[in-house]
Amino acid sequence: MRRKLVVGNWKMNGNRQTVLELLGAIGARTARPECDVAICPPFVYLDLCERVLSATAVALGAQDLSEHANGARTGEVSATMLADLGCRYVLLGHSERRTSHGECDETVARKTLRALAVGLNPIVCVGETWDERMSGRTYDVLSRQIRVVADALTESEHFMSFTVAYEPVWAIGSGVTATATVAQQAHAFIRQCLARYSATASQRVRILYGGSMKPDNAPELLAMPDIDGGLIGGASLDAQQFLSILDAAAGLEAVQ
Ligand SMILES: O=C(CO)COP(=O)(O)O
Repeated sequence: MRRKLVVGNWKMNGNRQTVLELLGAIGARTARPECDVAICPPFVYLDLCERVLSATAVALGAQDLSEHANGARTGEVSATMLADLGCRYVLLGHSERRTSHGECDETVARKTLRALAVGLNPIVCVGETWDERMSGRTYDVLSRQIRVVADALTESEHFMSFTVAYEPVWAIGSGVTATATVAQQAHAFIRQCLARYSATASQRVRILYGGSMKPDNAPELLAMPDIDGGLIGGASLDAQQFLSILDAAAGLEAVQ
């Protein structure tokens, strides 16, 4: 049985005050969560978040890392630095980075190895655009995105030690969510892709859904057999909404 994982991706939002307000509300309600919880604030607030969250069960994650180890890389943040700051997770290959920073599958694979080398749990984001879906290429895109990362790990001691987030690009920030059936089909397909490497390991890998997940659609999505949690953007900036999604993941009635 895979334990559910709910991750808030704050993207490039917030300031010191809103960060502290959000952490106060989330930390207070997640003393003994029934599922794993993490938040991924902007780099500059990681340290602030770590100070507050170290007393709670909420884990810390970053939104990206450098594919390089260290050195003359102005503006970049290394995997070692993230581990040093107390991060447990890191988002990799988010579609916003693939689109606006030209990240390809090979870059995502290299970053995944960097993360694993320092003990971070990479959350590798995959997903098709609307055009790709409409032209019947969804499964080609997903299998390629998964294959490049999984191939890079086959020879490594960290074989299949990652989390996948299925984030259909057309559902991100659009208010349009994949139906639970469409999302489940994609998740089951991703698990099949992983099973080509190891059927046993594929059953262990958590596959999160991301893309306009909100309190009203979370229960149905999270009830699907291959949806092991959520990667939440907009709704993670609202403590009530984020907590309601946590409640759905924990199988509890939403507490208002
Ligand atoms: O990109 C996402 C999480 O990484 C999803 O964002 P939204 O929940 O705002 O659609």
